Amino acid sequence: MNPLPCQPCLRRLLKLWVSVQLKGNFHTLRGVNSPALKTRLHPVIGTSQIVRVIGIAPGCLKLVCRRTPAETSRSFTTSLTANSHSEDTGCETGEDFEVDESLLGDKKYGELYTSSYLLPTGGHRVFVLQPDVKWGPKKASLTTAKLQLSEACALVESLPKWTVVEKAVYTLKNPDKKYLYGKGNFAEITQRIKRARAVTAVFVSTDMLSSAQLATMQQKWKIPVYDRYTMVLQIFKVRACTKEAKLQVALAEVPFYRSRLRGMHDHSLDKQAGGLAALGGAGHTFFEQRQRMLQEKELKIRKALAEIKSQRELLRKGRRKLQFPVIAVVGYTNAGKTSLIKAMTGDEDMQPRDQLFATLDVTAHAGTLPSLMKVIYVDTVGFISDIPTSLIDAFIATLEDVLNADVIVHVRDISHPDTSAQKVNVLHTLQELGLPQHLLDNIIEVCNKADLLSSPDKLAEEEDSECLKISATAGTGLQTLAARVEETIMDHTDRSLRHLRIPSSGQHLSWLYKEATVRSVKSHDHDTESLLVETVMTEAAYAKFLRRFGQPKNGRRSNKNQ
Ligand SMILES: Nc1nc2c(ncn2[C@@H]2O[C@H](COP(=O)(O)OP(=O)(O)OP(=O)(O)O)[C@@H](O)[C@H]2O)c(=O)[nH]1
Ligand SMILES: [Mg+2]
Repeated sequence: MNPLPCQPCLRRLLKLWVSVQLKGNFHTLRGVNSPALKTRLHPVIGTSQIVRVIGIAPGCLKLVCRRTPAETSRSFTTSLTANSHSEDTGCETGEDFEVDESLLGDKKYGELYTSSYLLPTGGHRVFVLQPDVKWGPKKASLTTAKLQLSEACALVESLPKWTVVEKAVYTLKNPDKKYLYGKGNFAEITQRIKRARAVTAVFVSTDMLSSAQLATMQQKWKIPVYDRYTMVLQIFKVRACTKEAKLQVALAEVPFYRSRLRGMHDHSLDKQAGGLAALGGAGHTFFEQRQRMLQEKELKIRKALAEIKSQRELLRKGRRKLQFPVIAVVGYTNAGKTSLIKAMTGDEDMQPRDQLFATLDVTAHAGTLPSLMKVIYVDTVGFISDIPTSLIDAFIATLEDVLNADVIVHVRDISHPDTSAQKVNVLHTLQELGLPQHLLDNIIEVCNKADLLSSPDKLAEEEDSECLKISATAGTGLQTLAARVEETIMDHTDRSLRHLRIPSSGQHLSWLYKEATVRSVKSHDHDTESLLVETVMTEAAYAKFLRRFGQPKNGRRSNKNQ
């Protein structure tokens, strides 16, 4: 059997070649198992058969290979990143699925908006407008307008070639107005936009503008206007790597197109026949047709996602069969989730970044706890405040791994000035997602980036909380965390620690190594024919053991992770 590809090695070997190919014709790579491709990949994947090339994006190539011809169901996915490419998408190892490519494109819907609106090639010079809503249901969850504004700027700047040229905070009393602001403020904002240097877009940092507000603002300012929904959508569009994430982005786009369609409809009704003629359609038929098309697209995407869901369920069942406890790592975007998993597993292939929404694909990573228990860490999409739930809804499928986890680790960025509000937002989102109560009650909260804390006040403030202070990058507090995770697994799953006395000859020990976690093996002080084994096993595994070998001399059980 050939070894699994070593990622750094694969990267080194293919860096140049892949980046050259990616700049050329991507489709040449689709000749899977072509002699050229196989020759290039041979140093790393040996004679493994390439089942298919599933993802080719700038800077990223994903393959599914089989290690032996007989291995039909356990194909693996690997990705590599050509770091030399300027627009590195940051794909990571993950499970990917075949889907109908036509669902991922939006050409058909281009007429609903200029194609340069979503992902303009030249980027944007952005005026960031932060409404400061002081009261009412739309009051943002971050504590101060200044912090909200800095998060809004970070959102803009996390897009390639997008820069913030000017920013402003304006108090907003009634967000439902036609122009969002009253006449006086609106005129002042318009002046500021005009005066700012070569502004090409405005980002109004509110969850979602109504189609009427958007239309009137764009008419006045004559440049594209984005809200948090469309901004986050842009970021997701840039970062989505796997087909599943792309499908979810496509699904998240549907409400966007629907609202644009509604806006066009209302606008054309205002202008009567002239507006409709300009759209080249025959009155209502045009809108009905487009609405139908959108509905069909939505149905197809949902169907494709449902198929992926059942494939994911199979993978999950596989994991469950292997009895590996699953630890879902959740938290606000940029809190350090990926860094933590990287530190806990030593997976050099993971790529934490100082970026909002660096991770968009849910990925699973194997790790080992102090008792040698094998576990799976699931890296997830980060949360953010003030985005419409329809955008979160689109990503619920990826978060199903969270709902099915054994333990949840909530990573907080303790160095962030708004860490408490971020915590509230994450817990609220988890509740909205329908996380079962037993998981909500046993969340392990970690305060990451403790190395950045300088103020003793801050330390004192968090001192008496349950929060475990760690630094994923400096590696501090990780052993305590691993012990806490293990304890939670033992307390809240049906795993327990057992002390077994088994014969030193026979199949017992090798069976235990295969089906359970063996913590220690000692020879018995007075009986040379026996071994004393400390093992962590599920009830099901213990029942299997009993069926196969009968009652051991000593089956002492202890729920404590001693
Ligand atoms: N100083 C310091 N920086 C950290 C620590 N943990 C993570 N970081 C940095 O924080 C940034 C974000 O880290 P990620 O691990 O990508 O964060 P994430 O939560 O996975 O982010 P998303 O995937 O975008 O939601 C990176 O630049 C990390 O190097 C830490 O303990 N200390
Ligand atoms: Mg991440």
